[in-house]
Amino acid sequence: MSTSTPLPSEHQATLIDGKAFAASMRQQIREDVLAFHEQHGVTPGLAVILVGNDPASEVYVKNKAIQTHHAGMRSFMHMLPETTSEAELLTLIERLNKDPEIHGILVQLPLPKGLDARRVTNAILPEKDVDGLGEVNAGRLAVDLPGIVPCTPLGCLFLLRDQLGDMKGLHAVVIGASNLVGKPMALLLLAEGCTVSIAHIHTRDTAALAREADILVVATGCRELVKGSWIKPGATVIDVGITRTQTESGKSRLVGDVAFDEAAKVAGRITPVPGGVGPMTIACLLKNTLTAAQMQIEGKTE
Ligand SMILES: NC(=O)C1=CN([C@@H]2O[C@H](COP(=O)(O)OP(=O)(O)OC[C@H]3O[C@@H](n4cnc5c(N)ncnc54)[C@H](OP(=O)(O)O)[C@@H]3O)[C@@H](O)[C@H]2O)C=CC1
Ligand SMILES: Nc1nc(=O)c2c([nH]1)NC[C@@H]1CN(c3ccc(C(=O)N[C@@H](CCC(=O)O)C(=O)O)cc3)C=[N+]21
Ligand SMILES: [Mg+2]
Repeated sequence: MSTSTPLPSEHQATLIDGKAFAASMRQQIREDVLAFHEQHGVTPGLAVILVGNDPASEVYVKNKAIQTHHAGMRSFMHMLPETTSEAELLTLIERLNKDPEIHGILVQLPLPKGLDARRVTNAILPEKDVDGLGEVNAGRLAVDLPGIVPCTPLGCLFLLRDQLGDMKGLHAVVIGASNLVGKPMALLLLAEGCTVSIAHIHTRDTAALAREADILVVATGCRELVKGSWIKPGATVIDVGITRTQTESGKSRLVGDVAFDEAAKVAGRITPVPGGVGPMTIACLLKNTLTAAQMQIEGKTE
């Protein structure tokens, strides 16, 4: 797997094709949704709430709706104005919690100023919390109980299992410690048997720590933070970061948290941006929605 011998200058890392992996996941989910419908007469339903009109979020939320339909599920979009009060948002969540046609609820983050993301996320019933961000699901992950796992780290885990199989004893370094990505990612890798380090804004020498990683997951939102020189030869690199930038010709382009071209000369395997983790996040959201519906209808797992 990872070696410390220098690589030949023409070395090029294997591309981890998240887009293709996600497409095959969605196909399987579609089949499972149809089987579930046949058995119970129920179509899984996902409610997505977007507060305010951030154009990037709007595109992303619409993408989710389209893919939800393709997977044979129902999607309910709630686009609320920037001026929505916390009380109004909580009232909507209460209504969706009680609605038997809704099996999953997601509130797009970040929320506009004045809305407390923690209070809002916790208002979602744990069995409908398909983002896995509420205290019940987050706590379950921390103590190794079954629950709903956040979509992005779950997607990264599926890619890593597919690429590496058994990860026991590998050193995994996660850069970024958010509740959405970094922290749950570190817990999942720990559960796989990795030795896990977490770097964040106060870490003294993140580059030196990264160079020790057999598995490097980067989720900071700092574009091209990780240089080729930060990567151990042969390591597996998962780039979660997404920054939207303009090219000189004025076109919009996505850039990751890893300087891709130089990293690909050193890493053994690497995810691209776009086409890596992003599509996996949506596929895992669909998977979590189906699982939530199965748990609510079949009453299994607890
Ligand atoms: N592909 C996908 O599906 C998804 C992509 N994303 C993307 O991933 C990135 C991270 O998202 P998210 O976790 O929500 O972001 P947050 O801003 O919530 O968290 C970023 C984390 O990285 C840390 N950090 C920031 N800069 C540095 C640095 N220079 N060195 C080390 N650590 C640093 C922060 O530390 P501190 O808090 O101490 O400042 C924090 O722990 C973003 O680009 C986002 O767009 C997010 C979700 C899904
Ligand atoms: N409650 C909540 N849950 C989230 O999971 C959540 C969130 N809020 N807020 C924002 C971040 C970001 N995020 C992305 C998911 C998919 C792509 C995605 O599909 N990316 C494609 C490209 C998309 C494009 O071209 O714009 C790719 O990387 O190939 C991107 C970003 C989920 N997030
Ligand atoms: Mg998520």
